[in-house]
Amino acid sequence: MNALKPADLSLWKGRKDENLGRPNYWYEMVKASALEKLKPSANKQLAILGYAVDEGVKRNQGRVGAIDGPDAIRKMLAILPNHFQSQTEILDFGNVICVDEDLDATHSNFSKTVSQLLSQGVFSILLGGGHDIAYAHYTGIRQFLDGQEKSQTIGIINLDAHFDLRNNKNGNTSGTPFFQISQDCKTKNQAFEYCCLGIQRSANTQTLFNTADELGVTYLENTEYTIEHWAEVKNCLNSFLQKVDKVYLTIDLDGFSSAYAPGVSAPSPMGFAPDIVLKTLDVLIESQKLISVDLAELSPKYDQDNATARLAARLVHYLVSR
Ligand SMILES: N=CN[C@@H](CCC(=O)O)C(=O)O
Ligand SMILES: [Mn+2]
Ligand SMILES: [Mn+2]
Repeated sequence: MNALKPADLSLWKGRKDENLGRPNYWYEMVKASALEKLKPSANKQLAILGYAVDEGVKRNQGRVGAIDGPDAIRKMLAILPNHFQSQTEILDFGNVICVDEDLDATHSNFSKTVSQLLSQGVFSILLGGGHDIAYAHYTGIRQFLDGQEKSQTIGIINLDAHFDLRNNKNGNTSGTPFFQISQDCKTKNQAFEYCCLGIQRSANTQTLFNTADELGVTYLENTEYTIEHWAEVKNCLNSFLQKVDKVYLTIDLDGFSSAYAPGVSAPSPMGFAPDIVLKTLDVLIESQKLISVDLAELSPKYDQDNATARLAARLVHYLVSR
């Protein structure tokens, strides 16, 4: 079976407004694409690639459902208004899927696609899927950067309730991606630069806090990652950004309070609010270091009125329309 499911354009639909010579909504701008079809264009190109996989969540003893995350986000992206400043093509590359429960092969496949998309110069928004997407995504960025002349460091910014630094001695799961990255960095003698915002003491064991300290992880707990503490958050972000050449942003939707994001594998009653995330995005956009972005852990069967999928889509809109 092919591990890439081509784009399903039936997901991209919305209301029909008066034609004013410019697309009103995202669904009117979407084209199904594939790496071999990608051509340089005078227009801005935005790539959407799904990671329709919850094998990592299953292995992490979580509640499954994130396999349906990418398509649920697409449906909410479809109805966004077009506020792009210049002519933009939205290219849907379909979903990477997990065949025969082989998560490692899925990750390799996904990394290769990410690296190829970056080589083509398109900005990618990757939609999960379990948070093991982060290992595959980071590895793809690394592969791309390793092919460049100048060596470049990647800073990972993870907005999450969890460190996801579980030891992978019993296999790779949605709870191990950043531990895996740390080990790869060690092997390759590269810096492991990981900043995790929104960590919840009630959702991470002492062992995870110890691992974070041993690995030199920068983190702010949910009690500090609030708009009231913006000065400290901004300082934390700026010091981290200074150390790195490129930033990979990963948003685990379970970092948000379940009031905003009920539809996730592991909900967080005491998570953060959208206001602090938007301020964070402003700093990342201004840094001009952002190389690639993903959103993870949407589990549509637990969502309410598409609130979580809609939140994910609006975060994407905020990021790319400016
Ligand atoms: N990617 C999620 N990781 C969390 C899940 C916690 C949970 O299922 O409650 C973790 O392993 O800590
Ligand atoms: Mn999480
Ligand atoms: Mn996570």
